[in-house]
Amino acid sequence: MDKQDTILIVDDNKSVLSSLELFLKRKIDKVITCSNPNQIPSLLREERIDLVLLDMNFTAGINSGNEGIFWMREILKADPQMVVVLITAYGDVELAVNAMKEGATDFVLKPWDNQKLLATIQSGLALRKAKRELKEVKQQQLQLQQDFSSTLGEFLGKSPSMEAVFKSIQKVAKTDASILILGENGTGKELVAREIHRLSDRANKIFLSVDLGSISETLFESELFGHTKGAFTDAKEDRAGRFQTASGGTLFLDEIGNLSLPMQAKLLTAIQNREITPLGASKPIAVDIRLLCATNKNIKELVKEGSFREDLLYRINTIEIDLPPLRDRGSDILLIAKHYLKQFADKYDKSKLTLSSKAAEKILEYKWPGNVRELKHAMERAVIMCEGDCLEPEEFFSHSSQPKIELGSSPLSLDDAERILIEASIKRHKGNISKVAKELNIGRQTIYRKIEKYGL
Ligand SMILES: Nc1ncnc2c1ncn2[C@@H]1O[C@H](COP(=O)(O)OP(=O)(O)OP(=O)(O)O)[C@@H](O)[C@H]1O
Repeated sequence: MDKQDTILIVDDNKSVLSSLELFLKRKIDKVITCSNPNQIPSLLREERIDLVLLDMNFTAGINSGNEGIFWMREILKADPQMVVVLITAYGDVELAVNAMKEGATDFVLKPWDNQKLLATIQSGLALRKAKRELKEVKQQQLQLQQDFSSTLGEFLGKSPSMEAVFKSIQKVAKTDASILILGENGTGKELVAREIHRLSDRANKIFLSVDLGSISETLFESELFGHTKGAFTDAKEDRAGRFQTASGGTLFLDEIGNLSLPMQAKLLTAIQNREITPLGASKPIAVDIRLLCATNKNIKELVKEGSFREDLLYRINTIEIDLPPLRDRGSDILLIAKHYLKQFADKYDKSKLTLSSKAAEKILEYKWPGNVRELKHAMERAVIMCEGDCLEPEEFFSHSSQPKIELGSSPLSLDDAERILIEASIKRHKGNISKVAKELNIGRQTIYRKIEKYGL
């Protein structure tokens, strides 16, 4: 059910209070009045108030405005997200402006104009709604993230190169330094980012992962920095961008090497100033984020070519963590393979499954171009397909010999058509999965699943 808007009006002048109530009762769902500010704390506890319309001066004869400021601070202490609109006499404008610096949302001058007052209250209520939604989204994200972390499982590796990675993570986690994580597709870059966040002082705050490779040029600003209602045709209401949602926590920008130069310029401004301006907004908003970025590209090469800004690179790579490809991790390959064998054997009720020594040999020899992601999917597929108690090499390495089918030859199943489209797109984009995902308008993870399914 939609929540009703509730406002609280606090003024010790009873005639002001009743005329405000009379007018606003017809326009707002619920209006509560109070002439004694000492009741504010209990009203805030008992009612679900969205906005407080607060008089600046309470005690007759004293016009310092300090009473209003005092109560405004108390309200914001009890609920930092509360929208407080001050109601004040002409002479108090400077005071009201100072109060706004302390957290009041707006002020209205006495004698007030009913329509202006209503407009102020309505935009205050819209702000309250946006603040509440943002808080809810953050809570949901936190919950999802906790659920995700508990299912994420272990980050495995005993090889010297992975030991060095774990050591770097330990060293940098507690700092707020920007980290650039480098490595081929599927080497575990997101896992590194999540691990840094988990070990950081922001662990109880949000971790927000953004796949920059799948955000189009036109949506880039509104996705990252948000927009106000009406900023463009489809902007039906205010929306917070990823930077604002991640504020207080960690923002992980994946595939940063795929950004165009104009997008890089916009990102640089946000990172440099630690503030963003939503599309259509007039004022910037400060954001407090720990920035982690990742790419599978050779970013220094991109800088040399002129397709990645050097100043942006310096902002994001205070520290670099380089993940080695799986093929260079020696016996880690088997360690990870056995880990996933057990995990999927349990999942699919085949707990007796073992790995034959031939299969282990082949797994060690193979180059795993899709790295850990490919190995993990290969184990899952093998566990599902295996009919005996022992996994043999055929279960891993025979699936890619699917017959070649071309569009136009018949008959053609939906799966065949899908496979041909994905294969062609991968070729067209020279293996850049983000571009494939964008072109076919499906998520990157789905593309990876299809690649596995069709053995591409
Ligand atoms: N060392 C590891 N131990 C166990 N599982 C791992 C390890 N590294 C990666 N994985 C698993 O492999 C999969 C891919 O990892 P992840 O998404 O972190 O890679 P990535 O480098 O960010 O990929 P991409 O470049 O495509 O964004 C995940 O399911 C992850 O849990």
